[in-house]
Amino acid sequence: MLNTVYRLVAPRRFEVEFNDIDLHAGQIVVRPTHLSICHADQRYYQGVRPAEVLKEKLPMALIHEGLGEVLYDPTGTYQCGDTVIMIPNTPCEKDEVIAENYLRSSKFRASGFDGFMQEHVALDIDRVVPVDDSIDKVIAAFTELVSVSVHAIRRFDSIAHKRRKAVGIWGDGNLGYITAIFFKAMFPNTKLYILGVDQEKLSGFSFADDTFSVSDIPDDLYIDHAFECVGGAASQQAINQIIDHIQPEGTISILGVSEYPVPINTRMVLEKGLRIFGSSRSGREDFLKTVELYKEHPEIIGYLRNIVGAQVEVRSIEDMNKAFETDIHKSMGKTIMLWNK
Ligand SMILES: NC(=O)C1=CN([C@@H]2O[C@H](COP(=O)(O)OP(=O)(O)OC[C@H]3O[C@@H](n4cnc5c(N)ncnc54)[C@H](OP(=O)(O)O)[C@@H]3O)[C@@H](O)[C@H]2O)C=CC1
Ligand SMILES: O=C(CO)[C@H](O)[C@H](O)COP(=O)(O)O
Ligand SMILES: [Zn+2]
Repeated sequence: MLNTVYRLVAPRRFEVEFNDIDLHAGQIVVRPTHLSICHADQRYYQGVRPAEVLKEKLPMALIHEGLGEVLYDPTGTYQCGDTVIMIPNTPCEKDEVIAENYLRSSKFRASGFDGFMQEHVALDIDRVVPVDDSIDKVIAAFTELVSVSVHAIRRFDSIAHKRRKAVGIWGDGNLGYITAIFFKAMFPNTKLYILGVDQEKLSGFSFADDTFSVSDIPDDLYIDHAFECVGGAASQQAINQIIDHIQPEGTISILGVSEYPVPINTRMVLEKGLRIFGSSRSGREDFLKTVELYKEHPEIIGYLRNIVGAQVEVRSIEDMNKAFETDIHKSMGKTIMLWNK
């Protein structure tokens, strides 16, 4: 089946290309309808990754957060028109120790493997999960980002020691907000503190036990464990503040993406015997757990609605640029492309 792919060929430049979808390959074919822009997409769109990386990755269709309608399913699992969330991580092997999103052999949409900015997307049947039509599609569109938080919290639960009186999340943006919502739902008896830079954003964390500006953290604030949801150059300050305010033997989950190595106070990491682990992306199990949590905690959908930002109808390449430029200038929230309109 002839398919249209919209690839980023250079920073800020999308071009139409065509490929063929083999309807006898046993894959499900999805028609994307709601796509959500991630920081990672912006790093390619703005060309802020190193030149050699851009050379290696582009041309490439962007976007790895999205949902769509089933167009064709040779397996008979779904009906035509069913709404499914698309899973960007695409493993080619299984490992009993290493999770699918950490296998170096896995491909990841919009990171060297065409993302969802296509007329249709062909996926293996286990690369989609069903989502109830009762969940607003502009919210379900960024379930991948939510699944990253759920994945990190699940790993925290298996790695961190059992004392969980107080946890700190650094980062008052989308990832910090989503991680905070799900952490509070999964660990309601733990004191949850949010540390960020913008008072207006911090005021949105009404469900947290307290919020602090990173420029004014009380000296006597101590946490048992922490999540870093900042990334970029700012993650150095965030991680080192965590090291200062975490109790010995605490666990630090690092989620922020920084292009260059980040200097951290390793002497104190040793003195406090800290556990530091990285979390990146997510796997099918995390998507299934996320959709399950949507159902178990319907109030979460209400909170997630707070970070739905601009919704941009996309009918042309010009609209694609408009969506990305709008996202760059947003104050906060997720920019959603209403796709295949
Ligand atoms: N591990 C993974 O799989 C994933 C990682 N990410 C990464 O996570 C990071 C955050 O993503 P996202 O939430 O979407 O980005 P946002 O920009 O929405 O959030 C980052 C927030 O951190 C704030 N901030 C800046 N400096 C500090 C500081 N020193 N301490 C605390 N907060 C600070 C920023 O404020 P301000 O804007 O005012 O600077 C901003 O509000 C990015 O690097 C992104 O690439 C995203 C998705 C998945
Ligand atoms: O956003 C993410 C997952 O949701 C990851 O940070 C992103 O996939 C990293 O990819 P790249 O190495 O291409 O920046
Ligand atoms: Zn992402």
